[in-house]
Amino acid sequence: MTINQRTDMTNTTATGPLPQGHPPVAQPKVGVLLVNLGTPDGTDRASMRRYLAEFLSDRRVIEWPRAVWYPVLYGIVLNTRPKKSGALYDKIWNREKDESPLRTYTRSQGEKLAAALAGHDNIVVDWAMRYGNPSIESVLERMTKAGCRRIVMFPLYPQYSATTTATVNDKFFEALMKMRWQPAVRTVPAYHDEPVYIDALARSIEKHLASLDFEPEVVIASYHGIPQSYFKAGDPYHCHCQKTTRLLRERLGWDEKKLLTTFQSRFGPEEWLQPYTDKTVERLAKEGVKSVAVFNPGFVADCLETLEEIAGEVGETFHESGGTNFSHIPCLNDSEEGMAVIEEMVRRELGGWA
Ligand SMILES: C=CC1=C(C)c2cc3[nH]c(cc4nc(cc5[nH]c(cc1n2)c(C)c5CCC(=O)O)C(CCC(=O)O)=C4C)c(C)c3C=C
Ligand SMILES: [Fe+2]
Ligand SMILES: [Fe+2]
Repeated sequence: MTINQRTDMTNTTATGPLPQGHPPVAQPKVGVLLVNLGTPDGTDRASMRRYLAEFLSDRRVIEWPRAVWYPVLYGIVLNTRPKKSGALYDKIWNREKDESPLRTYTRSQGEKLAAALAGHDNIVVDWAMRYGNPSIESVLERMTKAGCRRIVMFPLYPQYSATTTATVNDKFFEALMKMRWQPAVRTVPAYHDEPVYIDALARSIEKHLASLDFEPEVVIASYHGIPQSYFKAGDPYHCHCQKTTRLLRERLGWDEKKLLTTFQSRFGPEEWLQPYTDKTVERLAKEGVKSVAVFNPGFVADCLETLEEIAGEVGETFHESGGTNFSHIPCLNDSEEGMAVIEEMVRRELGGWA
């Protein structure tokens, strides 16, 4: 769906009426395109396979040589994972809208941003996914047809990684490569240390903790992992995550024992960034920690990795290892705090354009 889209055409140019047979020209507008990771269209095997095939064929995500990776991907992963992952998506699926929570939240973020920018009548806000639907290419086409001659594209990842931010940028520029009349573009950078983001996280954590009937002894900032080898090759993601947690500690007045950094969602046999979230929670419970809260600063919206893996599996691990109270703190999603971050980052990049 396109938000705030106005397709009104003009029949004049700066020098007068359009000549006979001239292609229609839309009123010039500024587009804002929010892009998140992506999600399957359904939890059935075919939808899951299509989604995982696109995701896991991305060279930014799996850097192994294709001659080594494709036999594993097509011979093993795509024959086993679609069923397994489909069952996990089933647990968190938004049945009312028949879509994953990630898509529901991304749409809502787009709608709320459009409402916040409604004072500018030449701004079009839309949203897309790096993998699956709606694709970046299809939305970009719709935006340029609506007259967007300038586009701010926002990869929705607070911490930069080649596996996320860069691949969104790649896909966006790949779509631009096919266009005869390209818009001028800007991309929103990572914002892991922006005061508005740190403050939003702090406020949402404080709000959530105030609603609990226990006080966690330890709070864990759990980020999606990446392979260690990508970090060693120069991906700044690990440093961005560490900085977010440090700034948050300072903002909340907590020490290093109260707020930990961990990494979740390992995939494949390689070593990933450590410490791992599941192992940390297990260790804490075994050491006698009874109450823990976990939040996911690197995820702009709740999704499989936060709702199923953390709120579900990691919570179970904590209880099975002897813990008593476990709480998952929701992502910023489309909350007031979350929208304040998205809006400020977008307004900054719109400078001089709107
Ligand atoms: C080598 C594989 C993967 C890397 C590297 C990776 C990095 C990475 N991913 C996110 C955010 C999300 N990942 C999500 C799902 C997901 N991730 C991988 C693999 C890698 N991710 C897979 C195979 C999946 C699919 C689910 C599954 O089968 O387990 C999601 C959730 C999408 C949803 O619809 O809910 C998000 C979000 C980040 C931030 C990141 C690196 C920094
Ligand atoms: Fe992932
Ligand atoms: Fe680092």
